Amino acid sequence: MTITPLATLEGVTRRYGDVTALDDVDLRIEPGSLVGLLGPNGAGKSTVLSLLQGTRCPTTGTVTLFGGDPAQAVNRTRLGSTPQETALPPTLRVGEVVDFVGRHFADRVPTAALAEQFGFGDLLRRQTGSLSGGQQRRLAVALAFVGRPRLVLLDEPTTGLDVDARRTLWDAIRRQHELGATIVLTSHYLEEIEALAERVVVLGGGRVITDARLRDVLGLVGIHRVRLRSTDPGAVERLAGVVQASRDGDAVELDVRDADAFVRDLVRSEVPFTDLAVRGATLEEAFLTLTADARADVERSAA
Ligand SMILES: Nc1ncnc2c1ncn2[C@@H]1O[C@H](COP(=O)(O)OP(=O)(O)OP(=O)(O)O)[C@@H](O)[C@H]1O
Repeated sequence: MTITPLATLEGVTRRYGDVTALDDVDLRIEPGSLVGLLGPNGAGKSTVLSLLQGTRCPTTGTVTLFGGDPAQAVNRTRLGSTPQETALPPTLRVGEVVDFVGRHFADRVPTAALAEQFGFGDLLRRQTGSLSGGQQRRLAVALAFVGRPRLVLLDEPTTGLDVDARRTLWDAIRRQHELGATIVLTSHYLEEIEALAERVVVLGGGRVITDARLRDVLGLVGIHRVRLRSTDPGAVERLAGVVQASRDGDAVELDVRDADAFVRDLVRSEVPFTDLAVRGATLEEAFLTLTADARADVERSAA
Protein backbone atom coordinates (compact mmCIF):
# COMPACT_ATOMS: atom_id res chain seq x y z
CA MET A 1 0.00 0.00 0.00
CA THR A 2 1.37 3.45 -0.92
CA ILE A 3 1.20 6.00 1.86
CA THR A 4 0.24 9.48 0.64
CA PRO A 5 2.93 11.87 1.87
CA LEU A 6 1.98 15.07 3.70
CA ALA A 7 4.65 17.04 1.86
CA THR A 8 7.03 16.46 -1.03
CA LEU A 9 9.92 18.06 -2.84
CA GLU A 10 10.50 16.63 -6.31
CA GLY A 11 13.61 17.57 -8.26
CA VAL A 12 13.75 20.88 -6.42
CA THR A 13 16.48 23.38 -7.19
CA ARG A 14 16.43 26.77 -5.49
CA ARG A 15 18.87 29.52 -6.44
CA TYR A 16 19.46 32.89 -4.83
CA GLY A 17 21.24 34.79 -7.60
CA ASP A 18 24.46 32.86 -8.20
CA VAL A 19 24.07 30.72 -5.06
CA THR A 20 22.49 27.29 -5.50
CA ALA A 21 20.95 26.65 -2.08
CA LEU A 22 19.23 23.39 -3.12
CA ASP A 23 20.29 21.24 -6.05
CA ASP A 24 17.81 18.65 -7.36
CA VAL A 25 16.40 17.66 -3.97
CA ASP A 26 13.78 14.94 -3.48
CA LEU A 27 12.05 14.55 -0.13
CA ARG A 28 8.84 12.91 1.10
CA ILE A 29 7.36 13.49 4.53
CA GLU A 30 5.15 10.57 5.52
CA PRO A 31 2.36 10.94 8.10
CA GLY A 32 3.45 10.10 11.64
CA SER A 33 7.16 10.52 10.98
CA LEU A 34 9.69 12.55 12.95
CA VAL A 35 12.33 13.68 10.48
CA GLY A 36 15.58 15.37 11.44
CA LEU A 37 17.11 17.70 8.87
CA LEU A 38 20.79 17.89 9.54
CA GLY A 39 23.61 19.73 7.84
CA PRO A 40 26.35 22.29 8.36
CA ASN A 41 25.74 26.05 8.03
CA GLY A 42 24.49 26.95 4.56
CA ALA A 43 23.53 23.35 3.68
CA GLY A 44 20.01 24.43 2.68
CA LYS A 45 17.93 23.34 5.71
CA SER A 46 16.08 26.65 6.22
CA THR A 47 15.45 26.85 2.48
CA VAL A 48 13.67 23.47 2.62
CA LEU A 49 11.46 24.72 5.46
CA SER A 50 10.67 28.02 3.69
CA LEU A 51 9.63 26.09 0.55
CA LEU A 52 7.30 23.91 2.64
CA GLN A 53 5.91 27.03 4.34
CA GLY A 54 5.27 28.62 0.95
CA THR A 55 7.33 31.69 1.82
CA ARG A 56 9.70 30.85 -1.06
CA CYS A 57 9.14 29.07 -4.39
CA PRO A 58 11.45 26.60 -6.08
CA THR A 59 13.48 27.83 -9.06
CA THR A 60 12.73 24.47 -10.72
CA GLY A 61 10.97 21.34 -9.49
CA THR A 62 7.76 20.87 -7.50
CA VAL A 63 6.86 21.32 -3.83
CA THR A 64 3.56 20.03 -2.45
CA LEU A 65 1.94 20.43 0.96
CA PHE A 66 -1.10 18.28 1.77
CA GLY A 67 -1.34 17.60 -1.95
CA GLY A 68 -1.52 21.31 -2.93
CA ASP A 69 0.76 24.27 -3.52
CA PRO A 70 2.16 25.63 -0.21
CA ALA A 71 2.29 29.13 -1.70
CA GLN A 72 -1.54 29.19 -1.47
CA ALA A 73 -2.71 30.08 2.06
CA VAL A 74 -5.60 27.59 1.95
CA ASN A 75 -3.09 24.72 1.81
CA ARG A 76 -1.24 25.94 4.91
CA THR A 77 -4.09 25.96 7.42
CA ARG A 78 -3.04 22.60 8.91
CA LEU A 79 0.66 23.50 9.06
CA GLY A 80 2.27 24.45 12.38
CA SER A 81 5.68 26.04 12.63
CA THR A 82 8.07 27.75 15.00
CA PRO A 83 10.65 30.11 13.56
CA GLN A 84 14.20 30.28 14.93
CA GLU A 85 13.46 33.50 16.84
CA THR A 86 10.98 33.51 19.73
CA ALA A 87 8.85 36.68 19.68
CA LEU A 88 6.07 36.72 22.30
CA PRO A 89 4.17 39.86 23.41
CA PRO A 90 5.90 40.44 26.80
CA THR A 91 2.93 41.89 28.71
CA LEU A 92 0.41 39.17 27.79
CA ARG A 93 -0.04 36.25 30.15
CA VAL A 94 0.87 32.76 28.97
CA GLY A 95 -2.77 31.63 29.04
CA GLU A 96 -3.85 34.72 27.05
CA VAL A 97 -1.26 34.02 24.32
CA VAL A 98 -2.38 30.39 24.01
CA ASP A 99 -6.05 31.46 23.88
CA PHE A 100 -5.29 34.18 21.31
CA VAL A 101 -3.45 31.84 18.96
CA GLY A 102 -5.89 28.98 19.60
CA ARG A 103 -8.86 31.14 18.60
CA HIS A 104 -7.62 31.09 14.99
CA PHE A 105 -8.44 27.39 14.73
CA ALA A 106 -11.83 25.67 14.49
CA ASP A 107 -10.54 22.57 16.28
CA ARG A 108 -7.93 23.47 18.86
CA VAL A 109 -6.22 21.83 21.81
CA PRO A 110 -7.74 23.32 25.00
CA THR A 111 -5.30 25.63 26.84
CA ALA A 112 -5.13 23.45 29.96
CA ALA A 113 -4.41 20.31 27.93
CA LEU A 114 -1.66 22.01 25.89
CA ALA A 115 -0.13 23.47 29.07
CA GLU A 116 -0.08 20.01 30.63
CA GLN A 117 1.51 18.42 27.54
CA PHE A 118 4.28 21.04 27.51
CA GLY A 119 4.66 21.31 31.30
CA PHE A 120 3.69 24.95 31.83
CA GLY A 121 0.40 24.47 33.71
CA ASP A 122 1.75 26.49 36.65
CA LEU A 123 2.83 29.38 34.39
CA LEU A 124 -0.50 30.22 32.74
CA ARG A 125 -0.95 33.46 34.71
CA ARG A 126 2.64 34.66 34.24
CA GLN A 127 3.43 37.44 31.73
CA THR A 128 5.52 35.97 28.93
CA GLY A 129 8.17 38.67 29.46
CA SER A 130 8.91 37.17 32.89
CA LEU A 131 9.57 33.65 31.59
CA SER A 132 13.06 32.18 31.26
CA GLY A 133 14.47 31.62 27.76
CA GLY A 134 13.70 27.90 28.01
CA GLN A 135 10.11 28.52 29.15
CA GLN A 136 9.53 31.04 26.33
CA ARG A 137 10.88 28.59 23.78
CA ARG A 138 8.67 25.80 25.16
CA LEU A 139 5.64 28.08 24.87
CA ALA A 140 6.57 29.08 21.29
CA VAL A 141 6.90 25.42 20.30
CA ALA A 142 3.61 24.57 22.08
CA LEU A 143 1.85 27.27 20.01
CA ALA A 144 2.84 25.43 16.83
CA PHE A 145 0.73 22.48 18.06
CA VAL A 146 -2.37 24.34 19.35
CA GLY A 147 -4.34 24.03 16.08
CA ARG A 148 -3.88 20.23 15.83
CA PRO A 149 -1.65 20.61 12.73
CA ARG A 150 -1.10 17.73 10.34
CA LEU A 151 2.56 18.73 10.00
CA VAL A 152 4.83 20.79 12.25
CA LEU A 153 8.11 22.41 11.16
CA LEU A 154 10.56 23.28 13.92
CA ASP A 155 13.60 25.31 12.89
CA GLU A 156 16.36 24.72 15.45
CA PRO A 157 13.87 24.47 18.34
CA THR A 158 16.37 24.38 21.21
CA THR A 159 19.14 26.69 19.98
CA GLY A 160 20.47 28.81 22.82
CA LEU A 161 18.91 26.74 25.62
CA ASP A 162 20.84 25.14 28.46
CA VAL A 163 20.99 21.37 28.80
CA ASP A 164 18.05 21.06 31.22
CA ALA A 165 15.76 23.31 29.18
CA ARG A 166 16.72 21.44 26.03
CA ARG A 167 15.89 18.06 27.57
CA THR A 168 12.53 19.31 28.86
CA LEU A 169 11.65 20.52 25.37
CA TRP A 170 12.83 17.25 23.80
CA ASP A 171 10.46 15.37 26.14
CA ALA A 172 7.60 17.63 25.07
CA ILE A 173 8.36 17.20 21.35
CA ARG A 174 8.65 13.42 21.80
CA ARG A 175 5.29 13.41 23.58
CA GLN A 176 3.64 15.26 20.67
CA HIS A 177 5.08 12.70 18.30
CA GLU A 178 3.73 9.87 20.47
CA LEU A 179 0.33 11.58 20.31
CA GLY A 180 0.54 11.26 16.50
CA ALA A 181 2.16 14.51 15.30
CA THR A 182 4.29 14.55 12.14
CA ILE A 183 7.35 16.70 12.76
CA VAL A 184 10.27 17.96 10.69
CA LEU A 185 13.01 19.61 12.69
CA THR A 186 16.33 21.15 11.81
CA SER A 187 19.12 21.27 14.28
CA HIS A 188 22.76 22.10 14.70
CA TYR A 189 22.84 19.84 17.74
CA LEU A 190 23.67 16.38 16.54
CA GLU A 191 22.60 14.88 19.84
CA GLU A 192 19.20 16.54 19.35
CA ILE A 193 18.63 14.68 16.09
CA GLU A 194 19.95 11.53 17.71
CA ALA A 195 17.60 11.97 20.68
CA LEU A 196 14.47 12.74 18.66
CA ALA A 197 14.52 11.74 15.01
CA GLU A 198 13.63 8.35 13.55
CA ARG A 199 14.71 9.39 10.11
CA VAL A 200 17.67 11.58 9.26
CA VAL A 201 18.08 13.61 6.10
CA VAL A 202 21.64 14.88 5.85
CA LEU A 203 22.02 17.90 3.56
CA GLY A 204 25.40 19.06 2.30
CA GLY A 205 26.01 21.77 -0.27
CA GLY A 206 22.31 21.81 -1.23
CA ARG A 207 22.14 18.07 -1.95
CA VAL A 208 20.69 15.17 0.00
CA ILE A 209 23.74 13.22 1.11
CA THR A 210 21.71 10.59 2.85
CA ASP A 211 18.06 9.98 3.73
CA ALA A 212 17.69 6.99 6.00
CA ARG A 213 16.51 5.69 9.35
CA LEU A 214 18.68 6.93 12.21
CA ARG A 215 19.99 3.47 13.01
CA ASP A 216 20.83 2.88 9.35
CA VAL A 217 22.78 6.15 9.18
CA LEU A 218 24.76 5.06 12.18
CA GLY A 219 25.23 1.60 10.66
CA LEU A 220 26.05 3.05 7.22
CA VAL A 221 29.29 4.47 8.43
CA GLY A 222 30.08 1.29 10.29
CA ILE A 223 32.81 2.88 12.37
CA HIS A 224 33.16 1.59 15.89
CA ARG A 225 34.97 3.30 18.70
CA VAL A 226 37.22 1.05 20.76
CA ARG A 227 38.66 1.97 24.15
CA LEU A 228 41.22 -0.07 26.06
CA ARG A 229 44.30 0.18 28.24
CA SER A 230 47.61 -1.31 27.17
CA THR A 231 51.22 -1.23 28.27
CA ASP A 232 52.12 -1.23 24.55
CA PRO A 233 49.71 1.32 22.97
CA GLY A 234 51.88 1.72 19.86
CA ALA A 235 51.42 -1.97 18.98
CA VAL A 236 47.64 -1.61 19.38
CA GLU A 237 47.56 1.38 17.04
CA ARG A 238 49.51 -0.49 14.38
CA LEU A 239 46.91 -3.29 14.10
CA ALA A 240 45.04 -3.59 10.77
CA GLY A 241 41.75 -1.70 10.29
CA VAL A 242 42.52 1.22 12.63
CA VAL A 243 41.14 4.41 11.02
CA GLN A 244 42.44 6.76 13.67
CA ALA A 245 43.83 6.61 17.18
CA SER A 246 44.47 8.83 20.17
CA ARG A 247 46.30 8.12 23.41
CA ASP A 248 46.35 9.35 26.98
CA GLY A 249 49.03 7.44 28.95
CA ASP A 250 48.10 3.77 28.70
CA ALA A 251 44.51 4.60 27.62
CA VAL A 252 43.97 4.22 23.88
CA GLU A 253 40.92 5.26 21.84
CA LEU A 254 40.61 3.93 18.30
CA ASP A 255 38.14 4.18 15.39
CA VAL A 256 37.95 0.88 13.53
CA ARG A 257 35.97 -0.16 10.43
CA ASP A 258 35.29 -3.74 11.58
CA ALA A 259 35.14 -4.13 15.34
CA ASP A 260 34.88 -7.94 15.27
CA ALA A 261 37.94 -8.33 13.05
CA PHE A 262 39.84 -5.81 15.17
CA VAL A 263 39.15 -7.68 18.41
CA ARG A 264 40.18 -10.99 16.79
CA ASP A 265 43.47 -9.40 15.61
CA LEU A 266 44.03 -7.85 19.01
CA VAL A 267 43.71 -11.17 20.82
CA ARG A 268 45.85 -12.96 18.20
CA SER A 269 48.61 -10.31 18.47
CA GLU A 270 49.04 -11.10 22.19
CA VAL A 271 49.53 -7.39 22.92
CA PRO A 272 48.58 -6.98 26.59
CA PHE A 273 45.32 -5.07 27.18
CA THR A 274 42.60 -4.48 29.81
CA ASP A 275 39.28 -2.60 30.07
CA LEU A 276 38.22 -3.22 26.45
CA ALA A 277 35.04 -1.36 25.45
CA VAL A 278 33.49 -1.19 21.97
CA ARG A 279 30.56 0.98 20.86
CA GLY A 280 28.98 2.14 17.58
CA ALA A 281 29.61 5.60 16.13
CA THR A 282 27.59 8.51 17.50
CA LEU A 283 25.65 10.53 14.97
CA GLU A 284 28.32 13.22 15.16
CA GLU A 285 30.99 10.73 14.14
CA ALA A 286 28.75 9.30 11.39
CA PHE A 287 27.87 12.79 10.16
CA LEU A 288 31.49 13.91 9.94
CA THR A 289 32.38 10.81 7.95
CA LEU A 290 29.38 11.23 5.61
CA THR A 291 30.01 14.91 4.87
CA ALA A 292 33.74 14.24 4.41
CA ASP A 293 32.88 11.47 1.89
CA ALA A 294 30.50 13.85 0.05
CA ARG A 295 33.15 16.59 -0.05
CA ALA A 296 35.66 14.10 -1.48
CA ASP A 297 33.09 13.08 -4.17
CA VAL A 298 32.51 16.73 -5.14
CA GLU A 299 36.28 17.35 -5.29
CA ARG A 300 36.80 14.20 -7.39
CA SER A 301 34.07 15.17 -9.91
CA ALA A 302 35.44 18.76 -10.06
CA ALA A 303 38.91 17.38 -10.80
N1 LIG B 1 17.94 35.35 0.76
C1 LIG B 1 19.10 34.84 0.37
N2 LIG B 1 19.90 35.47 -0.53
C2 LIG B 1 21.06 34.94 -0.95
N3 LIG B 1 21.54 33.74 -0.52
C3 LIG B 1 20.81 33.08 0.39
C4 LIG B 1 19.56 33.58 0.88
N4 LIG B 1 19.06 32.68 1.77
C5 LIG B 1 19.96 31.68 1.83
N5 LIG B 1 21.00 31.90 1.02
C6 LIG B 1 22.16 31.02 0.78
O1 LIG B 1 21.67 29.73 0.44
C7 LIG B 1 22.45 28.72 1.05
C8 LIG B 1 21.57 27.83 1.92
O2 LIG B 1 21.09 28.64 3.01
P1 LIG B 1 20.11 28.06 4.14
O3 LIG B 1 19.79 29.20 5.06
O4 LIG B 1 18.97 27.35 3.52
O5 LIG B 1 21.07 27.01 4.86
P2 LIG B 1 20.93 26.36 6.32
O6 LIG B 1 21.35 24.94 6.17
O7 LIG B 1 19.59 26.62 6.88
O8 LIG B 1 22.03 27.18 7.13
P3 LIG B 1 22.03 27.56 8.72
O9 LIG B 1 22.25 26.28 9.43
O10 LIG B 1 23.20 28.48 8.83
O11 LIG B 1 20.71 28.21 9.03
C9 LIG B 1 23.56 29.45 1.80
O12 LIG B 1 24.69 29.52 0.97
C10 LIG B 1 22.98 30.83 2.03
O13 LIG B 1 24.00 31.81 2.14
